[in-house]
Amino acid sequence: MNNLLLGIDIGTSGTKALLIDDDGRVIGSSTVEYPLYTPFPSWSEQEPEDWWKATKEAVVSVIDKTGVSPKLIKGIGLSGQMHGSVFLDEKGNVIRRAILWNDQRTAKQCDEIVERVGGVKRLLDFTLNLALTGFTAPKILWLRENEPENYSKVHKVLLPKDYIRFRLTGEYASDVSDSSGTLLFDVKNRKWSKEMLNLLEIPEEWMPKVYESPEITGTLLPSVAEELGLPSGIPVVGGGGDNASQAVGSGIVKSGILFVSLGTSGVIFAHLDTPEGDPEGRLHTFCHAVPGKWHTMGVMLSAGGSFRWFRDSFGDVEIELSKWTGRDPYEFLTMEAENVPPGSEGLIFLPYLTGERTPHADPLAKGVFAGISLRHKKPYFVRSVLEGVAFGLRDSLELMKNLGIEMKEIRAIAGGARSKLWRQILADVFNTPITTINVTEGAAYGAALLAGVGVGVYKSVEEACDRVVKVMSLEEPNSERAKMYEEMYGLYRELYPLLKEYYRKLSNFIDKYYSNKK
Ligand SMILES: Nc1ncnc2c1ncn2[C@@H]1O[C@H](COP(=O)(O)OP(=O)(O)O)[C@@H](O)[C@H]1O
Ligand SMILES: O=C(CO)[C@@H](O)[C@H](O)COP(=O)(O)O
Repeated sequence: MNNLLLGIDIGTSGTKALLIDDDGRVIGSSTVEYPLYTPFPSWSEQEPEDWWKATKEAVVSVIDKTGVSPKLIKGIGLSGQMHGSVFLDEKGNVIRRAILWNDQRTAKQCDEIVERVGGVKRLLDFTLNLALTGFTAPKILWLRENEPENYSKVHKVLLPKDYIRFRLTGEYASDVSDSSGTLLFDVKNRKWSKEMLNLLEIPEEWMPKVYESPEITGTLLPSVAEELGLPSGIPVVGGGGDNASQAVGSGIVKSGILFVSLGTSGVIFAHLDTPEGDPEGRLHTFCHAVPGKWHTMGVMLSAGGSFRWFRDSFGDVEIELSKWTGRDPYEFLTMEAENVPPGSEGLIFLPYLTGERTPHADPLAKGVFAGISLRHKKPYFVRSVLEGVAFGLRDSLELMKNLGIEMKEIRAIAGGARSKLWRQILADVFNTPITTINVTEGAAYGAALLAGVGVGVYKSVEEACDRVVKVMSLEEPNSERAKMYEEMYGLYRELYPLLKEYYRKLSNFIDKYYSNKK
């Protein structure tokens, strides 16, 4: 057998370990899930120890399942949910649960950052990005203000996948793509921003050493190797934030091809040759996992997450059916929605279940079904969720169009891309062809390719993608439906401004009666 590469993705729902060979063939994968904690409304936390346990379990299980010889594994690549803060003490122990990318507690700290930095323009000059509640820097300020005892113990701040790197290799290291989402990174020059760290009074020593994504950051510790049944000394490369890694895994390493991701979050992602993204920061501009390149992306917080919420809240019958048939409950839900007329007879869903990032940057926004009538039975609500998410993603696409970003093809990736109906809705709402690719393993696959570049299996990230990523299916837009959706998108766009002030009042009400938050 050929050399093998191991990709590990620390996702929000679980950790995936994936083995590929040097021709990019998937040998096997294993996913282990873990809980997400919401101790107060709008908070979102996970236990880093759960990620570590899941990583070990997933790696052991994929080796077991595939029966491969661990000696063939030549490199390990890491990817993970971005922005989350893992606070470590002097001994490398976790101080408190990690605060995640979709946590909304830091609105006050975001305002404080803008003030300390001297306005939005300077913040954009330093980081190319806005202060958003999900990013890492406001979480550090939140800890300082709300949990001073924990803050006083902090020695290092790591991103989720970098905590796993620390456990695997003993190294404090990160990569440029993931570090870009901290708001402490000089994205243009690919290094920590001394200005930001000084202005926010965060010690630079707290930050890990930063590498380009394919660079080797350390090697597997002998004790860990023994526990996992792997040879010690396997190189671990920088890897990337899950979006940059997914981009590598789906061939988005040059201009003209974008991806739309339907994971828990929803993302529209485009490659950039230069760090010239959205001058107003409504789209993020981050370093790419391709050395010397950048990318821009719009992120909605609850894309697949909205559908999962619907399944978990109203999908009892479908969940039961799936137990009997072995089929996915989402398949039953989408099957019912296929018979609903496009546009769900005017039922519009605002997918802001956990607030929204692009384009509103509003942690207080909430989900809405607008236009319910007696005719709207459950399948209408399913379709409306799929359509509402597509409209939310179209907002990011419009921002990219306005920046003149070339879009010849949009590749659908992540869990929701399994649904042909959802892909067709995207094609119609975007009025652009939507393709799928041969590999559906997403970020873990990209991380494995980055490992391959790092250990010399591939000459470059571009060469790896050319060799392994192939287009599989194509959904063309239907002109009549596209016309109807164009009009409906206009109606969708009208809703948020109508509700913006209301969301503030609602938030005060929720704080008063249902929240115990600090
Ligand atoms: N068969 C399916 N049809 C439609 N949507 C699906 C299907 N399977 C999964 N999904 C969607 O994909 C999401 C999970 O995607 P995934 O890429 O695993 O997300 P993450 O790693 O961000 O949690 C689910 O929340 C759901 O919305
Ligand atoms: O916040 C972002 C990107 O800026 C999210 O994309 C997270 O990185 C996690 O997303 P999932 O892959 O878990 O949906």
